[in-house]
Amino acid sequence: MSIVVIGNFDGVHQGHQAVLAHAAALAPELPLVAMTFWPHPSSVVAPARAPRLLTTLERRIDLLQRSGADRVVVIPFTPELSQLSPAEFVETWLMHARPEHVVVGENFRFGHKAAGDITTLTELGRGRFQVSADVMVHQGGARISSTRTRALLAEGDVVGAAAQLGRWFTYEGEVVRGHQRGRELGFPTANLPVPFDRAVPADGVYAGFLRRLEEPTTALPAAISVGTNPTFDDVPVTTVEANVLDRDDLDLYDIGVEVGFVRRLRGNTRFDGLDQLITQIGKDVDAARELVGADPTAAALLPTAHV
Ligand SMILES: Cc1cc2nc3c(=O)[nH]c(=O)nc-3n(C[C@H](O)[C@H](O)[C@H](O)COP(=O)(O)O)c2cc1C
Ligand SMILES: Nc1ncnc2c1ncn2[C@@H]1O[C@H](COP(=O)(O)OP(=O)(O)O)[C@@H](O)[C@H]1O
Repeated sequence: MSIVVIGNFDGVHQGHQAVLAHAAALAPELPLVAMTFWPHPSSVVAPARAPRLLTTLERRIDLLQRSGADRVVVIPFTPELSQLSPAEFVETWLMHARPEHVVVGENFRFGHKAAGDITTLTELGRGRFQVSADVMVHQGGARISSTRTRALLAEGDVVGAAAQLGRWFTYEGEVVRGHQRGRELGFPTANLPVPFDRAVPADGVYAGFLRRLEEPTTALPAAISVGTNPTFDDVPVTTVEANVLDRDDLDLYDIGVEVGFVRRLRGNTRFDGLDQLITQIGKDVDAARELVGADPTAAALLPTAHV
């Protein structure tokens, strides 16, 4: 038998973490199974409304495990899966985990055309498993949600996003080669292109950190630019570029890294000349050093969540 939680869990924010904690506490002796959908259901049933995701699937699995899941089941969200009725979904997927108890968020919907809700799930479980709906975790009157976290990021409010997530928002990927201009400007930057389906903070300049995925305990302080480098007539692809402060000895090409966003410094602007850009980046680097130079992931910088 097991305890099962089901959801998209994009971002594994504090609301999701509360659902997992509640589920784990119901029967600490039973394994906790987290079932999650990939890709995001909207990208299959309503691609135009598909959200930009807060993490990769790998990171989601990792965060679910850190939040208490003993096993993560990734349900491939295919057009066929979207056709399953609530009852078929329960028989095809849920019963495999041999649930004794299923915990979902209070707004949980499932099955073809989102026909199933908590009442449906409770009826389908009668005599087999119990169902609990967790109330939404709130913060300062607003619900903690993946949608709200994405909206805060879109405003550049990385502190607000961190308060939702309970950790810094980070963007991860593999460092690619850019135009090799950064080193000429005196500020080499590790470049991460951003595909259309991934969330990043609004275009602008941020103080934060860079971590190699291979070496997760070392966070190097960084000044970060998000945008399309408006000073140059590049093909406008949004890129996250991180200059690790006061280092010129790094080789990060083709390496998996995550870039964390701690404070927004300013918007991204088009400068008329390179000198102006260089002067401004110098000021950004000074501001970043002041904010995150000593310890970029210091607990004192992380907003305390009032949940
Ligand atoms: C802290 C920081 C702030 C930046 N601000 C701007 C900016 O306001 N406008 C802009 O066009 N580019 C800005 N950039 C991006 C530079 O244009 C970019 O890093 C440079 O062109 C190097 O590109 P490359 O990595 O492709 O060689 C900034 C970069 C950093 C590290
Ligand atoms: N302090 C640093 N911060 C970021 N990258 C650095 C740093 N020092 C050296 N590098 C290396 O230099 C590369 C960036 O140099 P840059 O001239 O901006 O080239 P590119 O245009 O290819 O990004 C990074 O990908 C990394 O391998």
